[in-house]
Amino acid sequence: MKVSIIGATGYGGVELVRLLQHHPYMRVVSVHSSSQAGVSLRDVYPHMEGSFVLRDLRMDDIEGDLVFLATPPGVSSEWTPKLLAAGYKVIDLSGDFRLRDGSVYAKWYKRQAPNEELLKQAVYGLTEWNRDRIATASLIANPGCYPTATLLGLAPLVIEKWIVPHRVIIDAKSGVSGAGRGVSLGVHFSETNENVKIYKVNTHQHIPEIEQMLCDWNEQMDPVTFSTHLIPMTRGIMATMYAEAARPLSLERIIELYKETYKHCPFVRVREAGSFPCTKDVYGSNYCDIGLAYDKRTNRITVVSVIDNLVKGAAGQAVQNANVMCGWDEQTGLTSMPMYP
Ligand SMILES: NC(=O)C1=CN([C@@H]2O[C@H](COP(=O)(O)OP(=O)(O)OC[C@H]3O[C@@H](n4cnc5c(N)ncnc54)[C@H](OP(=O)(O)O)[C@@H]3O)[C@@H](O)[C@H]2O)C=CC1
Ligand SMILES: CC(=O)N[C@@H](CCC(=O)OP(=O)(O)O)C(=O)O
Repeated sequence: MKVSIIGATGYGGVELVRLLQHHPYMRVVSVHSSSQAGVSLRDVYPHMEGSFVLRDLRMDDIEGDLVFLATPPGVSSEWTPKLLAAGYKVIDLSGDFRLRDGSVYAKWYKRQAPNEELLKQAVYGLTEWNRDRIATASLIANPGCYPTATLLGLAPLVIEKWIVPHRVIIDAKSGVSGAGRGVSLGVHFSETNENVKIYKVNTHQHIPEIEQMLCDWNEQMDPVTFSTHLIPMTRGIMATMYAEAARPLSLERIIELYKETYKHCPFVRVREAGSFPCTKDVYGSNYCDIGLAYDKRTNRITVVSVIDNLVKGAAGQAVQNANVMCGWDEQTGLTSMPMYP
């Protein structure tokens, strides 16, 4: 399978190049940039192997069978119709096609919604929960980094209705690479080092994405409280979630439910009682590690879910989805262990 990457100079794009370097069935044949065409990718990222020269962003210059769009919202919705019409399969890393209702997209992303037909056509690429539809899709809306950690963490409890459907709280923290390679005041060293910042309080664009999937699983789910924090590290997301049990439970039963639910999901690892994951446990890998606690005094369940935002939260899940689309084992090319420390 020959693939192209648009936005290869960004963090998501270059992570795709890294992961696909050792993929046995996918070969990157063209990498594209809207601002640095003609430049070698090694001049942008000297650590890269290979002899990729960035190509212009023109339909005639794109090659292969499948295109990864690692581009900002708005850019993806502009390119996707042209790519689909030309017969490419498309996996979009941006938020453009994740929300089925265009008016919800317009409200939260504060930009014009993509074409309604494409919103209907796009398949939400949370691989573990959508394999059948991904397998036959032409357009994948790869999930956001925070929603991936959050939804994998909450799914068993929501689907089995083991929690009351209101007052779910999601407290999430991200490393700075989640904001991409572009520089801005909020992400430079003296603003982020030795600092923790809450941002986009009750206005984060991932809120409707999380709620859409939770309501698909259980239509009684209420809006969630979702808070995001920028913390002084490069990669990683930790989402800590608090929900009230619908009836008295035990930690052993909750862990059993998670293990059973994810027994055929090689990238989701559930911890034993008393063990909680940290972001280094998944650094550089496609794993989502989940730890669980239950407090009898409050009847509350705590779920801790960690991912690498650039791998399971972006490029890794995109490759996992491409594997499913092509009928290969979903782990193909993604089996490298996390880096520690
Ligand atoms: N970083 C993360 O952890 C995650 C990111 N995402 C999403 O993935 C997408 C890529 O993110 P990320 O790699 O972090 O972002 P970056 O800012 O690092 O990279 C985005 C790339 O898009 C290209 N680009 C910018 N403007 C245009 C344009 N007008 N036309 C074509 N290409 C353009 C740029 O390349 P050039 O100037 O060379 O064209 C740039 O390198 C975004 O939609 C982001 O929201 C999703 C999950 C996690
Ligand atoms: C740390 C940081 O700034 N993270 C970004 C994640 C952006 C992202 O992935 O955006 P889409 O999923 O909407 O494409 C944020 O919170 O907006």
